[in-house]
Amino acid sequence: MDSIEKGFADHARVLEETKALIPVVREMADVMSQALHQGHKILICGNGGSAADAQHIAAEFIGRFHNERISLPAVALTVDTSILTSVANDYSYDVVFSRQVEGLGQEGDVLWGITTSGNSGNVIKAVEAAKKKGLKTIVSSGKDGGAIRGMADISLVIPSDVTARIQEMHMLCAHLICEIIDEESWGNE
Ligand SMILES: O=C(CO)[C@@H](O)[C@H](O)[C@H](O)[C@H](O)COP(=O)(O)O
Ligand SMILES: [Zn+2]
Repeated sequence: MDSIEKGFADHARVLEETKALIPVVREMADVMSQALHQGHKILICGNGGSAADAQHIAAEFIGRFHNERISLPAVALTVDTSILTSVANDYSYDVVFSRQVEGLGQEGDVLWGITTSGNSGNVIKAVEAAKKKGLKTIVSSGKDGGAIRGMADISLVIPSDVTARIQEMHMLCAHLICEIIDEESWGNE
């Protein structure tokens, strides 16, 4: 088997095993849907590929996923280079997301942290800051769940040790969550 065939095979195996987490994906969608219907927003963060995922997901909510509906409030905490560089420079890279949670987060909002290892300090601190401010917390992770395991209200721990395979499942689940929320009635709320 070459590396491409192995990649397909591994992806299929992880996909099959991730099906056991469908109830967790549903719970994530329910929590975010409820928060959005109550006028709250979603803050999303992660590093590297997961930063791209955070931006991708925020775009699905603010723009559109498939259906025509109102814009839903979601912010990727990974996009403002002035905030990221000043906070990292003046404080530490570990607080680039938590500082934004402190400034932007309000009780009832949802913080969605994405970290394949569960060990990224800035995502861990974002969850801690969110809990302190009364936000609901959701974490998408993998491997053994890492240091963030058990911290969030809901955790989606993908059963794989391979960062890329975990990220692929994260985005599949994120798209399905966007689809569930997209299909709800949003009227002119
Ligand atoms: O996209 C990839 C690997 O597929 C990388 O950019 C990866 O996201 C980075 O190494 C991240 O820093 C990993 O952080 P985390 O998922 O462990 O929180
Ligand atoms: Zn990647």
